[in-house]
Amino acid sequence: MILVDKEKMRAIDSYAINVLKVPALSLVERASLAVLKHINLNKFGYFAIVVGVGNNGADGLALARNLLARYKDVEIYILGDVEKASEEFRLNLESCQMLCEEIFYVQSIEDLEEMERRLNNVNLIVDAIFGTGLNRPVTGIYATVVSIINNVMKYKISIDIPSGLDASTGQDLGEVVDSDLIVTMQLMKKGIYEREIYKKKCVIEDIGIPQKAIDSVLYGLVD
Ligand SMILES: NC(=O)C1=CN([C@@H]2O[C@H](COP(=O)(O)OP(=O)(O)OC[C@H]3O[C@@H](n4cnc5c(N)ncnc54)[C@H](O)[C@@H]3O)[C@@H](O)[C@H]2O)[C@@H](O)CC1
Ligand SMILES: [K+]
Repeated sequence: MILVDKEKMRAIDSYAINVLKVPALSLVERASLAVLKHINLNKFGYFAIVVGVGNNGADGLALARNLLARYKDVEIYILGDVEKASEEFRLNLESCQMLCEEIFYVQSIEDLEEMERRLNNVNLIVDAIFGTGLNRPVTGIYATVVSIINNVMKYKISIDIPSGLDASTGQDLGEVVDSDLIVTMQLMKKGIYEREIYKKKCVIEDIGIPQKAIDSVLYGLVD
């Protein structure tokens, strides 16, 4: 099995997008559908999607949109400054705003208290806070939200990486989301594989990154 660290995965993403011209939005969409296929929609009908403002968050918003498209009940919790959001995040947020009334920008203590209260009513929580972009310890409101998510007994799915885990070293950069399922994109991450507690609940999904991107970055194979 191929194992990649954060840097290698980000280089492969970048090669696919910038050299092989695979649209980033397509990868985000494929990532969202890769998670959707693991959700039993007969069993789960009320979702909380917790997003950061990067492309892990974009994956989460694309999933929210696909759930809303089927009239599922979705609440979206946004952490971080939307002004700093990625393009793919912004585009998916625009559509979610047309489909969803329950979008919460979590900034204050009161917001956290309301989030904690509301999470008791959903039946599935999606962790789309951080993926391969996590580059420092999780602190402040992010750390509080991870704790809130971990303290509520609900089925949890992490997109790509359980937020708080360093995808290269397997180190906990603060409290890590204790998800029931991790859906990692395209290649197994070293940091997940080396921690049995994460490896055993992780599935790998192909999101359409060309093998040529993987071979070029990992083995230097160029035309
Ligand atoms: N275009 C792409 O690169 C693709 C990315 N994908 C998804 O996007 C993720 C990578 O996205 P990004 O590179 O935007 O990064 P993330 O979405 O993982 O992180 C979001 C942002 O959080 C900030 N951050 C990092 N550590 C933090 C901390 N401790 N506290 C507060 N903020 C912190 C960083 O500025 C980072 O840009 C992947 O894990 C995957 O889920 C996939 O959709 C495939 C395509
Ligand atoms: K995540």
